[in-house]
Amino acid sequence: MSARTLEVDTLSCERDLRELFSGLSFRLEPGKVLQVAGPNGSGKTSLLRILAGLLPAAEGDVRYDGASIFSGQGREQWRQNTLYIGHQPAVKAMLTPEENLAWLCALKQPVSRKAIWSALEQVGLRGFEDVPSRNLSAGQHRRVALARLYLQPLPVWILDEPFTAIDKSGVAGLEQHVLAHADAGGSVILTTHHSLEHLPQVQVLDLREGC
Ligand SMILES: Nc1ncnc2c1ncn2[C@@H]1O[C@H](COP(=O)(O)OP(=O)(O)OP(=O)(O)O)[C@@H](O)[C@H]1O
Repeated sequence: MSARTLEVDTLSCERDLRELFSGLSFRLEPGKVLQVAGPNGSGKTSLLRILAGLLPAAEGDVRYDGASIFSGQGREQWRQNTLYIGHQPAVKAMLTPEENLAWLCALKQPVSRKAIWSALEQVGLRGFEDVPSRNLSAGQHRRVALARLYLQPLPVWILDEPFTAIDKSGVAGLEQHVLAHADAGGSVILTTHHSLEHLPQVQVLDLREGC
């Protein structure tokens, strides 16, 4: 379950011919949590989407365990090792939380109904397993997406604004879960505008300053 070293090497990102960042380099060792910070529009989501393989980099490379995540075996290994939860919860309104999690997880590895119910309980959704997700609140939608953190034991988590719409006790529980994941040797890269009260050792990458 332990992650391997991630190396971001002189990475640049452009959107609509506008440079968001360039020459971005940093390392993330196993067991570490990295918070990507910066003002609105500075490129936090874009960086996470590059890492998730959803957006091409303009220049530079990213290596996981020494292999580029942009091609060949390295890309496949990275895909198998990462869990990306984007800014939008990706929860389908017509499906129940259980159905949503079943298909979201099946993209990597199928999980049992029992495991899904247990994960939903962990995120405070006991009793909502089989209601249509369109009947859930914004915070409950987010909780369905975040239940994957309790279901898929992948070493690297990439989380874009995971605490949006989550109440205070929910945020505290999720921070503890992130901490436990890091303590077990996992790595976490996240963006958030919240202050992380339970993650004292978090590394911060400020996109205003580069790294
Ligand atoms: N699909 C897109 N096409 C073109 N430009 C985009 C697209 N998505 C975002 N951008 C632009 O890229 C820039 C960075 O956006 P990004 O979402 O990465 O910033 P962010 O730091 O995550 O912002 P926020 O804190 O508001 O979430 C913004 O100026 C935005 O307008």
